[in-house]
Amino acid sequence: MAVEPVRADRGGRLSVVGRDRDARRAVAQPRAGADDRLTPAPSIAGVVLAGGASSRFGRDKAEEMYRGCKLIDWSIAALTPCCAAIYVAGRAHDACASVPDRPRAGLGPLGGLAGALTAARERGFTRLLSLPCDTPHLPEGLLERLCRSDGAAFVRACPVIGIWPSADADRLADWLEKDGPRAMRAWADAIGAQAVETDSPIININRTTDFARLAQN
Ligand SMILES: Nc1nc2c(ncn2[C@@H]2O[C@H](COP(=O)(O)OP(=O)(O)OP(=O)(O)O)[C@@H](O)[C@H]2O)c(=O)[nH]1
Repeated sequence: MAVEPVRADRGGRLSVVGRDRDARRAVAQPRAGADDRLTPAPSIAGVVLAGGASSRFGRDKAEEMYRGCKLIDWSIAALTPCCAAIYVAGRAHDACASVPDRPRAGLGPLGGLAGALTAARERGFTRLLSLPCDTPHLPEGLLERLCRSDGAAFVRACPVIGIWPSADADRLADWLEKDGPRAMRAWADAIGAQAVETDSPIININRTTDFARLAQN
């Protein structure tokens, strides 16, 4: 029987139960000092943007196993300590609610963000923390810093990682409907989001060879 790497308990909290004990330990580790740890903020939801074509990777990278867990489940595990609910945009997932892209599929990560912002707003979450499905290791404390920022903020080195006001859901869907730029950075600039710097690099798995870069870090 297949092992489910991420499971939700009755309260909707997720835990990683993959086969690789190191991987379980890695995702269970607090990403900042004990005093910096967050309990999930009731106002913040999370989304894993996971609807891309993986054309450089050559097969569906979100489902790729890395140290006993699917790549997408590393992102879900990273969001879990900070978020009161977690959505997956662009695919179905056993443990998380799936949300459709807005205004339609195929517009890139911003379409997933617009869909998830809409779902978050409808459930009363004021902000949405976004991650791609391909960054299994994040700099320590990065998501906590985003959660502590005011309003909108994004990671300069990887703008798919950010925190966004759900009140902008319709504005973003309109922007995409009217053929606005589809780059996350363009949207971040349009709404005056604060750029957050990182000390260590963020490694995206875009190609199968990128796993070797993770091993070096
Ligand atoms: N929901 C949603 N997510 C997307 C979409 N396009 C890309 N993403 C996600 O956004 C993140 C960054 O995208 P890329 O790294 O370019 O991923 P990709 O488009 O699958 O990869 P390439 O085809 O190689 O460019 C990844 O987590 C993707 O899964 C989309 O149209 N909808």
